[in-house]
Amino acid sequence: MPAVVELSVQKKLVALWRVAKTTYRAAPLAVFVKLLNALIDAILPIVTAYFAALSTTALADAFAGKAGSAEMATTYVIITAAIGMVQVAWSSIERYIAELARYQIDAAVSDQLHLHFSRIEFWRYDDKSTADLFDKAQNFAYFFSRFFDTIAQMISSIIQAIIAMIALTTINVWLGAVILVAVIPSMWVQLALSRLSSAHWKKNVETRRRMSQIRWSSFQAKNFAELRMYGIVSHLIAWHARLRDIDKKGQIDYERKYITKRLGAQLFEAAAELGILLYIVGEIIARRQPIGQFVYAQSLVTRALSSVGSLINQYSSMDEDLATLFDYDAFMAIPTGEQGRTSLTVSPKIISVENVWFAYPNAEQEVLHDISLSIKRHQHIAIVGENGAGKSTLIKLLLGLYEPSRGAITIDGVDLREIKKTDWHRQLGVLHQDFVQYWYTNARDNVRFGDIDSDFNQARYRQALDRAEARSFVEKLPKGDLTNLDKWLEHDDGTPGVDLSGGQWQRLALARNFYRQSPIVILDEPTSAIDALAESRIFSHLFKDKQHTLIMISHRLSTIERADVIYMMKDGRIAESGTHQELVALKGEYFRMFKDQLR
Ligand SMILES: Nc1ncnc2c1ncn2[C@@H]1O[C@H](COP(=O)(O)OP(=O)(O)OP(=O)(O)O)[C@@H](O)[C@H]1O
Repeated sequence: MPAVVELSVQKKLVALWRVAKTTYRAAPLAVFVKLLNALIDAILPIVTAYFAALSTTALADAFAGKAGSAEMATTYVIITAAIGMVQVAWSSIERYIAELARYQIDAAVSDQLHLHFSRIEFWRYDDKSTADLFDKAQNFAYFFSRFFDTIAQMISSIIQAIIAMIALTTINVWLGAVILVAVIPSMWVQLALSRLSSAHWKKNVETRRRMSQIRWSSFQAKNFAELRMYGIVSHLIAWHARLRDIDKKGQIDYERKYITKRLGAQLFEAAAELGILLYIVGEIIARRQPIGQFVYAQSLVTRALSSVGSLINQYSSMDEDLATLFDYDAFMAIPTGEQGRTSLTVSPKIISVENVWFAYPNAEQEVLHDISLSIKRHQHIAIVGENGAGKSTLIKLLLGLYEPSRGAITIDGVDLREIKKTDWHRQLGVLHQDFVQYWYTNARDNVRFGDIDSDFNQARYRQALDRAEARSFVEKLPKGDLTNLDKWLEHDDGTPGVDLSGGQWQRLALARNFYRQSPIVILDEPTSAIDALAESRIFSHLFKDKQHTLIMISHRLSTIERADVIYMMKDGRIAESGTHQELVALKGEYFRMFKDQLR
């Protein structure tokens, strides 16, 4: 269950101030225009009502035959119309600027967010709480500009309410006070409802999360065939409906329980409005106020009541958003990764793993125990062992994604922690088991992304495709290597994209790695989905190439027979090491695994 954030009024005000500051940095003109708009929105309708009142009074005088009143009435009507036109002209300018501002704010906030995510320490990408925080912060960034709009509306409502009440006070000092008292019950009802619904929202975070997981991950065209074959569709629909009921019906129940209270509060407001209007009518009949004052007072009362009502609605609707603002802040406060200071410009002569122990953050048990090994330039080494032996973890440490709990990894004698990560990663070409599939683009991009900083090199590209055994299938795609790699992604001329098989994706990922031409190649199960003949050709090329240092994990022992050194890992330790022949002669763990695989 996630922690429930309860925000005090003070915290909310701080949060609002932060939103204003961030927005101002992203789009200063927009902030100015929004504030001006809030002011204009608040003042112009009241000024219009004022002139409408003067027109009415002048008209009544003209009707009674008072000299000069007809001219006055005409002048007031023209002024009222002119104000209306100014209002219309302003609203179309404001609309354009608001759109532009929304675009600028959203772009700036989400770019900042992604930039920050690309600078935090690597281990955090594997950390659930960081990933959760990133999701929430992304969510917030998505709604950021809408959020600022709400703040601007709140400012406008406050100004409207204040001006309307001051104007009422000029008619009679007590009228403003009557309005203030009249809105108290509505305020109470709305705030109580918003507290209840906010508590309900927080209580059901997991319910909503599961509901959206069912919707987005299961109710998809590509999954429906399997769901139907297992006969699981109606079960999932019913499950989704139950979760929806918990979430939505709860909210509706609160609304139902408050119907009478809300009605009571509205009747109270209506009674106050009626009281004020009767008072004005009495004053007009007694000739203490001009006839147009009725129009003016009615407009002021309506405005004061409605702006206080919308202010409360806006304030309570921001509860959830304000809570996510703190998540956004918490995410942006995650420190950026230590990069190390020592430069590395040439390919290293020796990588040494020296008595390395390692436990994952927040895990008690160590998964690597006293590992020592060294890898010389252009050497080919293989790491083998059962599932969970610690092979991929060792690779993660070699990449610098995690730091050893004890011991050190050194590059030509310099601790990896001291070396600039970007320099180190430039030396490496890594293919993970769960590599990235850039399915929203074509095969050429999937390979080219191996070295995006250099100009595209056709010869290098062809060679990479050949070595990864990918060329023939890529050439057969409907639009060759420019075919979209997702069947739902249509080309401009209507040609559909294509879905690739698991093995084809793996070949493209290998090609990306080869295209990089990095001095050190690290491959974690690179051919697990590739058929045996292609696999054998790929490995034969890999081991023939003596220009690269090669570090490879493979479960198929026949593929790594030609490695210079094989490290056999068991329970986080190196159990055996040597060449294939030496390990077979040893008749230990490696030999047993090899024999089993030959059967
Ligand atoms: N991110 C993680 N957080 C915590 N524990 C992890 C994490 N990744 C792996 N482990 C644990 O570390 C141990 C070693 O896992 P690792 O992935 O290194 O094994 P492996 O030898 O590569 O296995 P396989 O052959 O299945 O890929 C396992 O017990 C695993 O549960």
